[in-house]
Amino acid sequence: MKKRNALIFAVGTSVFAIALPTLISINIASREALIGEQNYMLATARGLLRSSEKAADQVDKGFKELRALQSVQTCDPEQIQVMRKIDLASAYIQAIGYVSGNKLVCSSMGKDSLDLGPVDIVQPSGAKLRRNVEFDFAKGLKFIVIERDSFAAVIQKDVPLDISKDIENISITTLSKSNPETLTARGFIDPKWISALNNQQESTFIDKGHIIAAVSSQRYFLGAVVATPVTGLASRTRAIAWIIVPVGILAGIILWLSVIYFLRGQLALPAVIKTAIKRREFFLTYQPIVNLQTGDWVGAEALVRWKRPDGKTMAPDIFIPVAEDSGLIQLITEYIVETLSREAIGFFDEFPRFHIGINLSAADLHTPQTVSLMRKVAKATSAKPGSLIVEATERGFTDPKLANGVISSLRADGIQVAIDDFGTGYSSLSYLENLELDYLKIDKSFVDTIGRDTATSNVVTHIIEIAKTLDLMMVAEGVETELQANFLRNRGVQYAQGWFFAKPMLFPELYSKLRARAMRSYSEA
Ligand SMILES: Nc1nc2c(ncn2[C@@H]2O[C@@H]3COP(=O)(O)O[C@H]4[C@@H](O)[C@H](n5cnc6c(=O)[nH]c(N)nc65)O[C@@H]4COP(=O)(O)O[C@H]3[C@H]2O)c(=O)[nH]1
Repeated sequence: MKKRNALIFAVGTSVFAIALPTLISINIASREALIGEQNYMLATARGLLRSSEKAADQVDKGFKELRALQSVQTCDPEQIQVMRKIDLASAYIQAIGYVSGNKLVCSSMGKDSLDLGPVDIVQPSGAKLRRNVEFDFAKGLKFIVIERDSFAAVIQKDVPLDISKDIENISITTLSKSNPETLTARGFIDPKWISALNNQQESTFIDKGHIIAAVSSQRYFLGAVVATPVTGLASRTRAIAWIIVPVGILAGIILWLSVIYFLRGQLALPAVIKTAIKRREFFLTYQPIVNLQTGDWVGAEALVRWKRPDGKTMAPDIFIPVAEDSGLIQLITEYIVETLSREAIGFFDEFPRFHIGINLSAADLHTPQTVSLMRKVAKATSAKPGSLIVEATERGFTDPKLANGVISSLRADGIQVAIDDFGTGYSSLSYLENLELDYLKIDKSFVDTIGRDTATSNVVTHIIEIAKTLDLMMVAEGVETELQANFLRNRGVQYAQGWFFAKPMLFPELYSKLRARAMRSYSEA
């Protein structure tokens, strides 16, 4: 990575790394606050409904006890005595008595007749409700009267709301679901919110700047709705943000420091590569290439390896691009060619039909120095025509004029040319037609799709067709299974390399294995 790009990248990622987690954490904080507020409202509504259901339970129980007194005359002392007991035992019932028309004829308060006024709501269960009854003996207070089978219970309107009397800033209501009318209420409640209970047992939503929770009873025709202004959310968000935002910022800083650490490594890498060249930390491995028809080893690809002084190895996929970007790749190519010249002195005299492939980068293809370098290695290894192959990726041909000059000279010297990682760049048929090539290497990423049902499974077949059209020999890379090998062989691919056949190995191992194979075929002949 170039220094300027790295700096732009560092500044960009720093801003991004701090801002993004901060924004995300603010977003999380406000979402958490909303969820928290909705849960709180729901809990309040449930509590309110529970208290209304308790009142309804006590009324039901009282009515049952009165109905059970069948032998007793209406309003006789024994019945009034039972009414008093029910009244005393209940925290919700203010009075319970006998009704005739709109009058409470007698009750737990005695034999005085009390006027109840007309019925407001008749529930499907048969219960009749009066919502705002006033009595002379309790001026200023309003009561709900529940009537069933000629008995009536009087409940003070605010009693079910008591559970939430300490909660500020919340509007609450209990209601009759059968005919959505408010039974008890405190604060602002939009009657439309009550209809949210239509079919659901519970619901939370936001409307008119309020967070609303509505719950419905399973046992009675009762419901409860509570609402609070959304403005209360800001303080809850702030409280959560105090916890979450610092965590987000910390995560951002850690991310940012990791990016800086990575970049420092990247920026320092060219200097380390230079030192590694001087200290001769690079070495070569050779991966055999097999003839798919005969199984013979026909060649090998030289692959560079870097063993760091700490014993760790670094993959070429990491340091080769850095060497290319920092102008060090030619030093590495030189190093590789020298290593091969040293390791394989006179090699092709012994194995004249074998070939060795060397990877070249774009910069190598753009300088005539590469030609003299290759002549040196050809001489040292006693190369015959076709013994050495240079492998270049599509990026190597971005300046075709320069590259073609070097390629023509190499081919004139009997060195063949392979296009590597074919299909991963921007190659087009017309561009390939204008290059002097001998081999096309099918990239591992396409070989991997063989036998799999992926979007790119057909690409390998198209690449094979292109190679045949251009009359190029093919080498499939990264063959790992028999299925892949059979597929490629059946479609006319001549050569392959991959772990299915052999992994990259050091030169002495390659040499001894080649000798053993030669001996075997000599003795079989
Ligand atoms: N998973 C798997 N991998 C397999 C299999 N068969 C071969 N490979 C790996 O596939 C890569 C093939 O090399 P490449 O396509 O030329 O790709 C090479 C080449 O582009 C570059 N490179 C390696 N050595 C040199 C070099 O000396 N000079 C230059 N300029 N580039 C090199 O680095 C790339 C990566 O090289 P490596 O890490 O050695 O990785 C090698 C090889 O070890 C297999 O069956 N399974």
